[in-house]
Amino acid sequence: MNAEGRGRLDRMPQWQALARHREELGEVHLRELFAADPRRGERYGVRVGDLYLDYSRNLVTDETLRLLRELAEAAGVARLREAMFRGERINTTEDRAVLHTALRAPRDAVVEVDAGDGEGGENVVPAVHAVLDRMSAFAEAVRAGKWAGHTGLPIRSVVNIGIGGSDLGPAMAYEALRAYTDRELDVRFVSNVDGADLHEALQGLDPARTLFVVASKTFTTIETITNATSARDWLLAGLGAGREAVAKHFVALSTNAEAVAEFGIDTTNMFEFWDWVGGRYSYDSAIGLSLMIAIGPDRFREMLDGFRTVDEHFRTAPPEENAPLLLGLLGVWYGGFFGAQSHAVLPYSHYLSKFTAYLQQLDMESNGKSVDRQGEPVSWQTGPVVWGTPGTNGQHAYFQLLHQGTRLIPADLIGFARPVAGLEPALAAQHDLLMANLFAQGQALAFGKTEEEVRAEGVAEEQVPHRTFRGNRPTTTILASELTPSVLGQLVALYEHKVFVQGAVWDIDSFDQWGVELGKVLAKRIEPALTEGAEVEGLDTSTAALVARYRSLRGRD
Ligand SMILES: O=P(O)(O)OC[C@H]1O[C@H](O)[C@H](O)[C@@H](O)[C@@H]1O
Repeated sequence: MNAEGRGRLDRMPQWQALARHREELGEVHLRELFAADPRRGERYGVRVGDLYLDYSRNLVTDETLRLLRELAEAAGVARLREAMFRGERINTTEDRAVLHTALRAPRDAVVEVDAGDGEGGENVVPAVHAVLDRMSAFAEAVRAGKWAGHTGLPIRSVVNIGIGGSDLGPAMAYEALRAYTDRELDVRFVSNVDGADLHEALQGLDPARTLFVVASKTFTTIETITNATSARDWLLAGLGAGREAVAKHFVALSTNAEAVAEFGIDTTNMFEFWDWVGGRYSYDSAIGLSLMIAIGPDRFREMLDGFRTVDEHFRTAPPEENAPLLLGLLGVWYGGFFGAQSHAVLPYSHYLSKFTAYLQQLDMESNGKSVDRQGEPVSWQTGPVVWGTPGTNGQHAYFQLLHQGTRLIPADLIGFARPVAGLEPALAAQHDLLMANLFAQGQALAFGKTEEEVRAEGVAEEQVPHRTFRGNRPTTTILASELTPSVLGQLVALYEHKVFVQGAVWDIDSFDQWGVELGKVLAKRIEPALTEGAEVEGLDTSTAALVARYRSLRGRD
């Protein structure tokens, strides 16, 4: 038994019941499941906010769903969910609360964070709104051209410098909400320590009119600090000014005031957040400042309302209608009992071109773990490889494998009833064709095309196997009215809580990320070997040979 009062997943009777059920189901085909229940398409649907989820094309029956819900109950998903919302320190390996849901709590809400001293915690909501208000005032000033740079000219370009959670969220949402952005403002994102990233981002920018937003929870991330230092050099050289110019051109988004001050950014130009916000859960905190400058505070708050709609649903909807619970359990089912290694997220929206990349961090950094909360190795699959690109592009690239390959790859198809507002009528008219593709793909993946159907088309016998589609490839369709700020918030919160549910069932800590540390430490050790030819103790022969070859190619040896 662990702290949640549950046993190991693989020994739970509910898990074993699912294993038996999986055997009984055998190779059942979605064609049979649909034939057996003429109402399946409507019955297997759930609504949350403006989102409608059709999960009928999953390899599940009423019995499967019942057993999965029983597993969730026995695994203590609801208990852990309450502990999260209540501010308990459920991130045990870092001894932190997990309170990103407080970032979208209404002004009058009370959310107390567990201070870890056994005393009642502090209500974090006033601080959340104080920062949101400061961000709003700053964003308005920049948008209105009232925030002047060192030479008195108004800011017209914003460069967000951050990586991981300090980049992917705001960059994804900026793309997603392009239609809502102020087109007069040029907003760019730099993340990679490859100098080419900053080099390209600075092209055509006027230092006198450029604002750098340095986003880093820890303010120690080497990529971000390196890029921010280079950006500062570029700014000061361009302006021909001294350090005093930094104040008007640099703001920081961080939890670490000391490091911000040390970098030379005035902490009055720092927007704060807290250690109970994980990096990959942070874009609705101060980390969203560049986005807020682009779309304006009102739209940003609409987005937060969207998040909150799904938070409330997740907390209160009964298990049968609980969308994040359902999505999470479907993934548990495929990973645990079908050996599915990956999960495709395929948004039929050009604006969601960075959505899957964002979800990669959210999902894979959260649930890419192989020991349980007690530190024992798991014997069950945890987080899948998450991948995908917008439809219809993927159809002309890798969908061949989805349709006829040997692997089972569950996929989410995400689409919108209306095109984004503001498209020229002729371009908006293309929307039906886009959505026809989404619906067609879900249909083809589920039902395929039988040999008989292929033969009936007069196809030569030797061609029949090549043209047959086995089908039975599961998809969940998420259909929303339109990609608005609120709907984006709803979508992100849906996936946040899906990831939570899976981590809870798998009994892993979804909120730490120790797996990224080793590479960082080694890179720091190896760098002097590249630059100065320094001896690095204990280098393996492969790395040593590569380092030597690198130095010789650079003409350093
Ligand atoms: O915001 P920062 O402290 O700069 O961290 C940026 C990113 O780097 C780390 O390596 C973590 O793996 C991420 O979770 C984090 O989002």
